[in-house]
Amino acid sequence: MKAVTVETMRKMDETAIHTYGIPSTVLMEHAAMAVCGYFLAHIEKSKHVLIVCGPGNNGGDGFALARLLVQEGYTHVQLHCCVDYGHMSLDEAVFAKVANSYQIPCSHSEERKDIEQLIQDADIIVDALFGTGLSRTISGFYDRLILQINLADKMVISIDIASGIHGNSGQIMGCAIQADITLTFESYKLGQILYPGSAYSGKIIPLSIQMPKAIEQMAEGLLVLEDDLVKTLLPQRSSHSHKGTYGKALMIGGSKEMHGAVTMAAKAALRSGIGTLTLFVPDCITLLLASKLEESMIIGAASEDGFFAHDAITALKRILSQYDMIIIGNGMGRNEAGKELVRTVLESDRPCILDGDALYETGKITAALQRPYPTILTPHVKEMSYLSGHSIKDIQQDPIAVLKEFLRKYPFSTVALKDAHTIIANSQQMYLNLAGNHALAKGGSGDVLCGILAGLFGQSKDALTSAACAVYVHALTADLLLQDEDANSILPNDLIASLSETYQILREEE
Ligand SMILES: NC(=O)C1=CN([C@@H]2O[C@H](COP(=O)(O)OP(=O)(O)OC[C@H]3O[C@@H](n4cnc5c(N)ncnc54)[C@H](O)[C@@H]3O)[C@@H](O)[C@H]2O)[C@@H](O)CC1
Ligand SMILES: [K+]
Repeated sequence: MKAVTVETMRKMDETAIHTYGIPSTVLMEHAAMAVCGYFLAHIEKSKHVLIVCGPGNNGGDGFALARLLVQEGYTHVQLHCCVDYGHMSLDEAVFAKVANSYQIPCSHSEERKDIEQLIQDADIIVDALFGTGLSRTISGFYDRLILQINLADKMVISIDIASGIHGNSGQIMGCAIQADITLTFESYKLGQILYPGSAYSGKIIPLSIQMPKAIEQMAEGLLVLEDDLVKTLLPQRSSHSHKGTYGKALMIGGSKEMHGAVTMAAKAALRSGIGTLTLFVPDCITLLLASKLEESMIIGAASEDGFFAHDAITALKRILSQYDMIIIGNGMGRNEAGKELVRTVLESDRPCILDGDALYETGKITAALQRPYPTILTPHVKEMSYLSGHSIKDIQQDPIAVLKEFLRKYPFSTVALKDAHTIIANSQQMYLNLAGNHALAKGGSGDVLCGILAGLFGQSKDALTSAACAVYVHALTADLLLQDEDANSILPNDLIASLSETYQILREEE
């Protein structure tokens, strides 16, 4: 499954219609059948269903659905559409006439009180106002209608995309339906994944409309991470292997006040298959870490006021080449010595993972990112703004453009741009993670992700797939925990303790 732009979706539709010869009304019928299938599985036939239809093919889906619901025995189906046949798209007019021949009631009123009555009478409202064809700001009648629907406390199911969301940017075009569920066709639309569109979409459920499989495979878009895909990307362990096979990692970080961050990153790396792990930490926390981590080696480097001191740089330069990957940043704090440690790593030829405070320091020395060696960065939006020079607002509005620009500048980098929906990208490809939940919105959860990434990269040596898998494993672990525990109480250490279960699930054969 992919997440695509509106233009790509349109091309997919056109290919199905013109190259494969599938009539557009057949696609519309398939779309309506898929939505009807959702109704049959989840919504009782006695419920009052109000379907509001706009002037385009999204409205056509609504009319086609009305007929199918009635056919399936739904007893209270009501349509609303205030455009006449002459102002409908051709396919919508086809299905509107069919619905009419079935004598399904259809209101055409634009009166506020009539609409109020229709909404009040409904248990479920189906939003078939606008889909991927929304092209301008919503105003007038549709603006009022959307407001009335949003103010009513009814379950709202949007067809394809919540009306009012721009299908590419996720921006709200004046106003938008606040959906509980979006039943989207064939591919996710980027706008429903990006904020604020994501906040209006409710639960997004992709449905197939039986397009030829090759069309989606060829389409340009972000690959959505799912169990089946991640199973194919996870590094495999071999029975003929030894600890050297799975990476000799050096993890640089920690400070007097943030020793937990590096501890959790280390534990997560150890539970994610790293061959050997050595910690390089300020010497004031060596004993503390030694009491918490038995499986890793620990090197204490010069410290001052609880952070790395300048002499740590020489110590790092002496040992760096002994390791085949470096992780830097977790709980390191921000000071001059930290920045020089980051520079030392970036100026070396070792593959590296930059996290936490190392990302902030890298923002001051971005030229060093031009290194021709694998460099994985795991910024959240604010850290991405240090790295890219773009504002947080710009990044949120168009994270894909910002990532593309960044990766053009630093083509050996791989970025996991952390957000509710994380994007993982290198200069060739992008993955999108939709798994995970708000239990992850806690201090320390990023350190766990970094550790998982270190463990997987140590095994696969492939920056993009290890970053994609790490993000998914981290998110899926949180989802599995949420089945039995409350989000308030799920801690980063619980994620680490549950990693084994997640890996087991992802290794299961179908
Ligand atoms: N093309 C296809 O093959 C398929 C399309 N399908 C449906 O068709 C949708 C796309 O259909 P369309 O391209 O017709 O687009 P829409 O149904 O989203 O709407 C386009 C219509 O709305 C008008 N419009 C745009 N912005 C407006 C605004 N702010 N205020 C008032 N009117 C506005 C346009 O002038 C046009 O008449 C998809 O989202 C999906 O639901 C599905 O039936 C599956 C197959
Ligand atoms: K819609």
